[in-house]
Amino acid sequence: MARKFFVGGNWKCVCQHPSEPPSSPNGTLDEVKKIVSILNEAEVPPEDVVEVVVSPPFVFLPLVKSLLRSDFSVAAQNCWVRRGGAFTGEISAEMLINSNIPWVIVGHSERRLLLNESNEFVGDKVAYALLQGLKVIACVGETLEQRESGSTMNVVAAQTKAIADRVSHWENVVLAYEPVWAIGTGKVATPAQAQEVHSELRKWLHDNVGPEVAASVRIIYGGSVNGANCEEQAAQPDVDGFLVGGASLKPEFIDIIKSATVKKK
Ligand SMILES: O=C(CO)COP(=O)(O)O
Repeated sequence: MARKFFVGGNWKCVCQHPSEPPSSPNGTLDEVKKIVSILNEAEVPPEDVVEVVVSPPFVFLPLVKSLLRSDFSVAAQNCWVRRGGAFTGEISAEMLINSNIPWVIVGHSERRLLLNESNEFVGDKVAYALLQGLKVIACVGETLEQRESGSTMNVVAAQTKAIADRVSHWENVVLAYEPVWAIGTGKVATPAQAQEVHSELRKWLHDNVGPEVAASVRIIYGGSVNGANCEEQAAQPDVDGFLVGGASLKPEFIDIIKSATVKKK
């Protein structure tokens, strides 16, 4: 079964279009509207070739959802780990579902490292979000230190295991391999490095979850993806798309979406 190419745009906590002169520290409604209108006008491959999901900060989610073209979808950047309640500052999976937000990013390294989210916590969150009916972009990836000590596969396998231990249906999971050393650094993993981890992850899924899940789960790459390097990455057999940070706020995001057609060649 062919895996549909997936391109996610993670706007993080920055929403200013880089072509604009610096104004507010972290983006304004006007800038968000401008980014959406650029996306809306872009010519991209059809929905059966590429799935596009953008992930603005929470406060902009309803606006982006209401303005965005119907062939693109939206994701939250996080949700609470369990049922909502007295958890100041958190947004629950139920609230996202109730607001018709279909996707959520879980386990991004910025949350794992800066907010101390453990593998188990991330696994719990993936499981709860899926149970509520959300589709999940689950992130895994090693630090530079872990790569240099040769433990890349151990790290990403442990992160994936914590998810696999808690999840029995994978149809609504996209796995994002995001090496921490490549995020926001301009240091992109080589296509061979990305392919190596993706194929090892698929093998891990094959051996520990099952052959059907291994064959059907999309494993996307994230870490300094841009308009110039996306085609070569997309050509790798186990790279099923991208999770894009910085470049998702630039016009080159359209080129990244178009790299889906590399799979068709
Ligand atoms: O963290 C990322 C996407 O989630 C990647 O960020 P950059 O594309 O800015 O390196």
